[in-house]
Amino acid sequence: MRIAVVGGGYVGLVTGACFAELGHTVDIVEIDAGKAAAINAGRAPIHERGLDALLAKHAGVRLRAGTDYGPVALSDLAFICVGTPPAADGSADLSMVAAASRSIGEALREGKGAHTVVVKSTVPPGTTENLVAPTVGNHSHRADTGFAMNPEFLREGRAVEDFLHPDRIVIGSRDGRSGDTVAAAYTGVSAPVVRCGLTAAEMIKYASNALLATKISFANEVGNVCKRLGIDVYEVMQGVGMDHRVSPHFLDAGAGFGGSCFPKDVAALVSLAEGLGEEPALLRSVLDVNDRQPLRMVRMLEERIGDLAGKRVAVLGLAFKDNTDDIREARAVPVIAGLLQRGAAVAAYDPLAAASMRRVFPGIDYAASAADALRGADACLVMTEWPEFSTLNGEFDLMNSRIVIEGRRILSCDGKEGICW
Ligand SMILES: NC(=O)c1ccc[n+]([C@@H]2O[C@H](COP(=O)([O-])OP(=O)(O)OC[C@H]3O[C@@H](n4cnc5c(N)ncnc54)[C@H](O)[C@@H]3O)[C@@H](O)[C@H]2O)c1
Ligand SMILES: O=c1ccn([C@@H]2O[C@H](COP(=O)(O)OP(=O)(O)O[C@H]3O[C@H](CO)[C@@H](O)[C@H](O)[C@H]3O)[C@@H](O)[C@H]2O)c(=O)[nH]1
Repeated sequence: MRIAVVGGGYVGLVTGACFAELGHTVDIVEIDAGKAAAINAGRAPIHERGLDALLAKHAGVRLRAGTDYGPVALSDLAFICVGTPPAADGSADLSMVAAASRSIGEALREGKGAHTVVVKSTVPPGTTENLVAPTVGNHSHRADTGFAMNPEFLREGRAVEDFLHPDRIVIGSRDGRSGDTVAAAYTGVSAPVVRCGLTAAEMIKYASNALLATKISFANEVGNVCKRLGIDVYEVMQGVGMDHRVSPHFLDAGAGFGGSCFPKDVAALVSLAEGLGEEPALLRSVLDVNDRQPLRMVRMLEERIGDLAGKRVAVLGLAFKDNTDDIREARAVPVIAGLLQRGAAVAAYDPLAAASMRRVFPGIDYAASAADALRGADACLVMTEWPEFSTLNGEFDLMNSRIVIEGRRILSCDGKEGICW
């Protein structure tokens, strides 16, 4: 098949590279010429395990990138993978989806044969039907284009693996042919396929993220109570998660959820519900709990060592999770801001994300290793579940005092004077 992917960011690039791996000819259309050039040169603009190998194999062979929408006219399927960031009121900003739809429509004027436009971006229910389809149609002047909605469930840091081995593939369509064409593109991926309408597919994505975020905030709220009672919430959630109706995943308490998806998508669902006259009390609380969680760590530290002014605090982990250099909504951001506000000196370390965080906090110390960050520190906060932190032990002896607050349960060292959920 010939596939066009519009937007070559986390989702678009992984989608394009994986479809090339499945044997398709893929053109990525990306407005950022620098990103397109990097992709063509086989250099991934993002850090994602397995992606470099796929680019080395397919870039310039079955995978090409450019700024021109021309390849859309030659494609069987065009996947929209542009961003849907939060607007000021929390709703999803669909301006990039609208712009991509206009450009796809214009490109399809030249197209021959059947085309299917597939929305992969996370969009509120109704967007494919009410925004994408009419915009494409108005600009293509064609009535024979099919539309589908195929939400993406990949996790950053494990994106290639998740794309090629998903739990399920959701395909929403309003005509059978479009859905069948999307399903055919996934030939070679072994996963159950859920076929449904366009709006249901859009809602499946929001509901999935909202439920996962709810599990985390639930674990955090229970964890906060457990802490007061001296109970280990990880032991509790292990017992809870053994019930197959619950599942053991996404019950890790700590600093809360970050990233480009959970905070934005829960906020968008809240905004959608409010717009429909509903009271999304549960979802609002999911965000509330999450906003408070990182600052609890700063307060715990104050309770433990008193005034933070002039104290040196090591922050281990800046990325929003392990195996990524992405710091969008990273829990380290409010924590570092809180520490600086209280006059602390911050020594930060992350295996991949220091360069990104330097743009947010240019004035703090960035250490070359965890040991360097810990040397001479009065306390340490662990903000990211990087596996390399799990083997730290003697490094904590470099601190003035071994006071460690774990925002992620990752350390395995003995005798730390640790505080964790
Ligand atoms: N990042 C994730 O883990 C993830 C997972 C599942 C779903 N999603 C959803 O997928 C969508 C994309 O997310 P992302 O993280 O890949 O975003 P991103 O910002 O990394 O990538 C979007 C890309 O689209 C490009 N772009 C914007 N407008 C364009 C246009 N008109 N034509 C061509 N290119 C254009 C941008 O330059 C950028 O490179 C969002 O809706 C997001 O919610 C993201
Ligand atoms: O038990 C847990 C699990 C995760 N987290 C945190 O939650 C955030 C998100 O983690 P994760 O879901 O692994 O990363 P994302 O890459 O943001 O992936 C989520 O968001 C994507 C974008 O929509 C979806 O495609 C994925 O299915 C969904 O897991 C991170 O800050 C984690 O530290 C916890 O605090 N506790």
